[in-house]
Amino acid sequence: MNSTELRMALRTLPFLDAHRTTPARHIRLADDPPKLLVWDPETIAWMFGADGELDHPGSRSLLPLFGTQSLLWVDGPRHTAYRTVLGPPLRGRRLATYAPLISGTVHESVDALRVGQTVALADWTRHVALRVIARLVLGDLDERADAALRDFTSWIDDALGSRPRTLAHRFLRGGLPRSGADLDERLVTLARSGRTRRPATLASLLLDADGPLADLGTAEGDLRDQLVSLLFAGHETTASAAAWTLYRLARDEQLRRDVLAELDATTDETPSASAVPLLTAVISEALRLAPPVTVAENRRLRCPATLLGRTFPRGTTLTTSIYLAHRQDDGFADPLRFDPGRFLGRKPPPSRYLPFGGGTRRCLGSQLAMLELRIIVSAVLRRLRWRLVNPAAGRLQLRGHAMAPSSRLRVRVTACRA
Ligand code: HEM
Repeated sequence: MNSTELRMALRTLPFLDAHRTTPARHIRLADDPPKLLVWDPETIAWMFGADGELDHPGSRSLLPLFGTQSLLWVDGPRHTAYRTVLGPPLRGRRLATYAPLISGTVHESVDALRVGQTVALADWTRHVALRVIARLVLGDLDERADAALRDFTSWIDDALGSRPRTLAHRFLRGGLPRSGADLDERLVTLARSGRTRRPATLASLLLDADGPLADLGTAEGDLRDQLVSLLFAGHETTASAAAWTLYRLARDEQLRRDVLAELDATTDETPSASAVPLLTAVISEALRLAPPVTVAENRRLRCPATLLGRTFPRGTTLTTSIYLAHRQDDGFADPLRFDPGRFLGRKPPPSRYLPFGGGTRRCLGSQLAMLELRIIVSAVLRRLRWRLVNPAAGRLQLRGHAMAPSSRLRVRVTACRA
């Protein structure tokens, strides 16, 4: 790692903010082979269009956590097979069959809150989102599952819960810690025991002996890598977005009332985006200013390409900065201002607004995430009143690669509405 990469790793957000208006819209992080952080819209559009011809080397820091077989970075036929198996249930009508399960899980957590209680907002949304994805991946949550999820949370907190600790793992202890064999085994056992549930668990689809993955021969270690990847990617991200959206709504009383008025016009507890355009715009704007995933997966050139005004050799790595793409003056007027109105009746191009990435690696859970976010935010707004205890703690900060509010940011429940 050279000094530029080190500066970026140690002081990521100040480093990125200092480059926000750089006309070149990319930073050269390393030379041989070249490694670029890019937020130039033309280059992003090219990358997503050419994605099938690019390689996708995994994140150096996250690889030890989720394993070499993780669907987050495996390429070729195996990647295609994962998307064939997991894509359809996570969108459209099949996703709708999971809506009651998601809504039930969210309402359980909202109903457990008591007037007078103070909660750490980001920890609470992580708890809710982990239970949702665990039900989808593993099935019903009994005591054994709850215990495994607690250990999963402790492991992720140890790896990513504090920036200094994460950096200490990466630079002093040889990398982020892998989960223990005991937790891995318990997750695999839970995945196997939830195979008969309806609607089918995501794990049961991975294990389907007649599915496309069976032909490729899935080893036991593969299943562990997919389980921890899905549990992680499916909850840290959505939880961050939920926390930022709820934070914004708690800060702006008029906006909260407007969203609530919109919600009062529907009784649906799992509203579609078209039924709640303002709520969807608030979520979209939260995803713009605080994208839970600040960089897309790495892309690597398989042959030389002319980009950004010069030719780069085979082996060049391109990493898209979602954070900086979302903060460009020519993409978003007054880009640092929180303004959901910019998403009402308008849709920015995917090369400028890409919270879920793009191309062949576009987030598999984007529709699930948006549905879940609408359910979480509407459940909280409809059932509770809460106020921020310490709004100043809502500063942007990183938890691993994710942009999540600090655990110090707290809300106090002041009343229940229904
Ligand atoms: C607000 C919530 C979420 C955000 C912002 C988000 C963002 C992203 C981003 C930026 C990528 C990389 C895309 C690229 O490199 O082009 C990604 C990949 C992925 N996400 Fe999400 N994600 C969210 C929720 C979820 C959920 C709920 C799931 C659950 C299934 C999920 C599963 C995945 C998977 C499996 C990939 C890898 C896709 C592949 O490589 O083919 N994500 N996500």
